Amino acid sequence: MQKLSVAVAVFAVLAALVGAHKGASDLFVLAGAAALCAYTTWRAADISSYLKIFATIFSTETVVFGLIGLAEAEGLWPAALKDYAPPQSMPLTVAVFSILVYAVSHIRVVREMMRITDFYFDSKDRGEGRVWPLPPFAARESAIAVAMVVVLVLINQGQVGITVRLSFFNRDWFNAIQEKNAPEFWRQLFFVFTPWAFVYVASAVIEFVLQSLLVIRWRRWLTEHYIGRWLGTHTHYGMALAGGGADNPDQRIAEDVNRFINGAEEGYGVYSYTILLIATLSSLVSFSYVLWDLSGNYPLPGTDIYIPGFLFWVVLLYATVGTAVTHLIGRSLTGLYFERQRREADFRFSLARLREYSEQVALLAGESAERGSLLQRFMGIIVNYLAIVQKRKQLMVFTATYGQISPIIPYVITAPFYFAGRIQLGVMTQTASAFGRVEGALTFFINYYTSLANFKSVLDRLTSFDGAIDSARAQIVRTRIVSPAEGDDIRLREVTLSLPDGRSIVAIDDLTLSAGQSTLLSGPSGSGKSTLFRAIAGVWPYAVGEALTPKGARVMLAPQRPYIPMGSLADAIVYPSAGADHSRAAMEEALRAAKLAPFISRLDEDNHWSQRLSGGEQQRVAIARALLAKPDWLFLDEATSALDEELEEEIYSMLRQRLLKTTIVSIGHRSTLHAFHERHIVMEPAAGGLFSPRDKVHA
Ligand SMILES: Nc1ncnc2c1ncn2[C@@H]1O[C@H](COP(=O)(O)OP(=O)(O)OP(=O)(O)O)[C@@H](O)[C@H]1O
Repeated sequence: MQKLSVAVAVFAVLAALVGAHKGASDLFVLAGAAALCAYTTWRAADISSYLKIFATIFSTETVVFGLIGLAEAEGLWPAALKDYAPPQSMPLTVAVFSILVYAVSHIRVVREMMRITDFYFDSKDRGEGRVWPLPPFAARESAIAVAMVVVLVLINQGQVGITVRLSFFNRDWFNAIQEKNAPEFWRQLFFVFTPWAFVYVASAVIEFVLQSLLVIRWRRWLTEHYIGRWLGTHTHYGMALAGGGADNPDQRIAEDVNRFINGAEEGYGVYSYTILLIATLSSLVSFSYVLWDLSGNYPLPGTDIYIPGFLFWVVLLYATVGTAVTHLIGRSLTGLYFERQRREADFRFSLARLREYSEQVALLAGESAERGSLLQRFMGIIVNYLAIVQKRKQLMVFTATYGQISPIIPYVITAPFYFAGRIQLGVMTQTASAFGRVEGALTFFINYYTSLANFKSVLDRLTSFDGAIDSARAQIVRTRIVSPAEGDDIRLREVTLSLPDGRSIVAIDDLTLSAGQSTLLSGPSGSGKSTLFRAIAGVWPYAVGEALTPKGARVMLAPQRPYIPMGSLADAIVYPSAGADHSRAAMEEALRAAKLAPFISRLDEDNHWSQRLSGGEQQRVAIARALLAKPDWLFLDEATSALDEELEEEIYSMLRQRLLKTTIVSIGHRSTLHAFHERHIVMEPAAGGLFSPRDKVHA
């Protein structure tokens, strides 16, 4: 950015020199704008990476178009290329854009937006790209993304140029028609219109493809980013425990990420808004010039005083008032849209949950209760919908009225001058059209208010999701009690376990679980046995103290209701490792040992196994998983509670025979389990309503 800034500064000096040489005041204006642009370009080294792309493009264009302009002013531009010189206003326009990019980077909502945008544009990951017909290449993903954005912006600007060129074609073509000049008519059609129209169509197709590829690359990256952050260090579990912070993470990852980048059916995303804003700004700047010039025709009513840019100030005031009123009426829309997303996601989730628990609901004949609660949730959607309709109705009354009045206003302002014979009809219509274009650009917020409110709610949802991830991670890191230590035993010292609401439930002074000594933990329901297991596994974030676990030891925890992932039975028994990590024979042997031999032939069957298998079968799938994983420590949290005593006995004997190097620690209530453990610990009430583990000696 620094080098570019120096180039812009040098150009500013050149423009001032040429301005002095030619006595051209507009070149002084350009020199001033370029000097400011040089300053903001220098400072832009610290702004968001995404905005930096635009600041770089516009500052570079300031120099390039500016030099062409200076060459023209000095008569150095070849006459043959006259038609191809950019409009005189171009360098100033792009300099203003570059300054504006720097200015908007300081607006709070833009900064929030850029924080999420820059996750991608700052990424250091490698990606693969391909530019036809060249072979694929590897580069930094962010570099590929930047290149795509640059090409897209240039294509976009090129299209504006073609539109302008075609408007000249239009003029010449109609002149040829009026003059009945047939050769010129055909020449214009075949040699001007046809090639430009072809280039336009080709560029539109390239733009569409490139834009779609950019959006899907960006979405893939951002989705991976959020999934990674959400799953990392058990954050998803910490967030679920903490509650409140961010509802429906699934929806934020699946929908909000997409909406943020590319909008949805009814709106725009960060990319489309950028392009839309550039187009709007182009029109604003170019027509502001026209309007400023036209203002020379309009003295203050009743006087001969001319205010420079009078019409421009009128339209600015008019648009500002309109925008302020729109915001005043519609500002609660953002909150309503935020709420809508939450309610829709809640409703969808309750339907998905019903599908998951359909057997339990059917057995309890809970359908009418479910219907009631589903409809109640849906009522929430309707209430929110009606509130949005109500707000949009009020907004519409204003924006539609504003839209109706706007085209009339410039005529009302210019009419007195026309009737007094001070201006001609042509000037009046030209003023009206320039006024309309500037006003249209300035009222960007009015025109897109609803869609912007929707976008802001998506931004808020992603920002709060990010915040919830950060605070859950901080909590996990702050309260991490487990640390690897030398030795083979697990040792807990001065550990207190609490609930998310801050209530303490378990206090442990000193507890050592010796390697090789199978241990049974029992005690009253709710005394914190499972919570103790969770703390040892390192996932319970509400703990203080110290838990030393043997360095490099593999710890596996089997809960009462095991997790069965979607997919095949093989996927379920090797989870969380990949199928390729275990041989087919080992899988079959594990099923046989877990008394699941009849399922060997169905290992590859994709099914809803969590709904197809009985509770006891699911617990045995977890046992088969442990057999394959061969952990150093196996914590069984009532992991055989659904088996009859005889089968439980067989499973425990088998585990002890096959997992010779594994230390088993179980939670269980059945007295028959004593026989399979060498040590028995009981959770007993202690001071302050807490529970503490004590050794129990059997006679
Ligand atoms: N996520 C949670 N949020 C709030 N309270 C919780 C949470 N998880 C557990 N608790 C509470 O912590 C206490 C201990 O729960 P825990 O599951 O550890 O008990 P337990 O001894 O294993 O019980 P059981 O023998 O019935 O399985 C209970 O009162 C429970 O309600």
